[in-house]
Amino acid sequence: MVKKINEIFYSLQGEGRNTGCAAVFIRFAGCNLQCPFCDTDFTGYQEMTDEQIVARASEFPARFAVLTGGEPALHIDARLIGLLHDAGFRIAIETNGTRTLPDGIDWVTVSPKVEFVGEKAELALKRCDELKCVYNGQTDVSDYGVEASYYYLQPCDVADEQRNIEIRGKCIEYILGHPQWRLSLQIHKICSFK
Ligand SMILES: C[S@@+](CC[C@H](N)C(=O)[O-])C[C@H]1O[C@@H](n2cnc3c(N)ncnc32)[C@H](O)[C@@H]1O
Ligand SMILES: Nc1nc2[nH]cc(C(=O)O)c2c(=O)[nH]1
Ligand code: SF4
Ligand SMILES: [Mg+2]
Repeated sequence: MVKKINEIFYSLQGEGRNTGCAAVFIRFAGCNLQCPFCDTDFTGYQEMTDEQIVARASEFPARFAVLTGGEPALHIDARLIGLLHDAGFRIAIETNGTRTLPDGIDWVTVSPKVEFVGEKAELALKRCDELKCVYNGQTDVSDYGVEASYYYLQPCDVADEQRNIEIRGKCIEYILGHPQWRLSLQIHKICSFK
């Protein structure tokens, strides 16, 4: 089945536990949510077959793929996961957690959006490798009862440097008081790479 691909690019994972790992990012178009702070334009797309996606991803040196979007869970299926594995990829996904996933994904990052957009963001996933919550200065943070190996807070980028510094500071304070959480900075923004 053809898939709507916004972009495929090669960079370092800038967020979460795999920060710093070279990765091929496969960004799917479209999302079921409209988060007010979303930092991504995922609207444009070209249609690609699974084989075309894997061939393009394989042009880069790393065999680590990050499925993202938009919301990749709206698009992916067992066939694409199988073909990426056959080509030697370890597969990670960035998802808002509202949809179930095909089996076999090697690293699942869930970033819940319930407190930002309400019940349409209710979680279908209750277990993952890392839970990565966007932190906007809120006084309390929920883990939504999700079981994860790692719990990250990622300061919300509000595209205003002064406000971003304030939010980052509050996030650090929060983690100092709630040490089950770790800090995820978006290093691609700090270091100005994609
Ligand atoms: C663009 S989303 C795409 C994947 C999926 N739709 C999701 O929300 O997890 C990728 C990651 O960026 C995070 N994100 C989006 N906008 C952000 C912002 N303004 N500041 C910090 N993180 C942000 C999301 O929470 C998610 O962890
Ligand atoms: N370098 C880099 N790392 C990322 N990790 C997750 C991203 C995303 O947009 O999902 C992202 C991104 O856009 N760039
Ligand atoms: S769920 Fe993800 S891609 Fe969709 S609007 Fe929210 S942050 Fe953006
Ligand atoms: Mg991004």
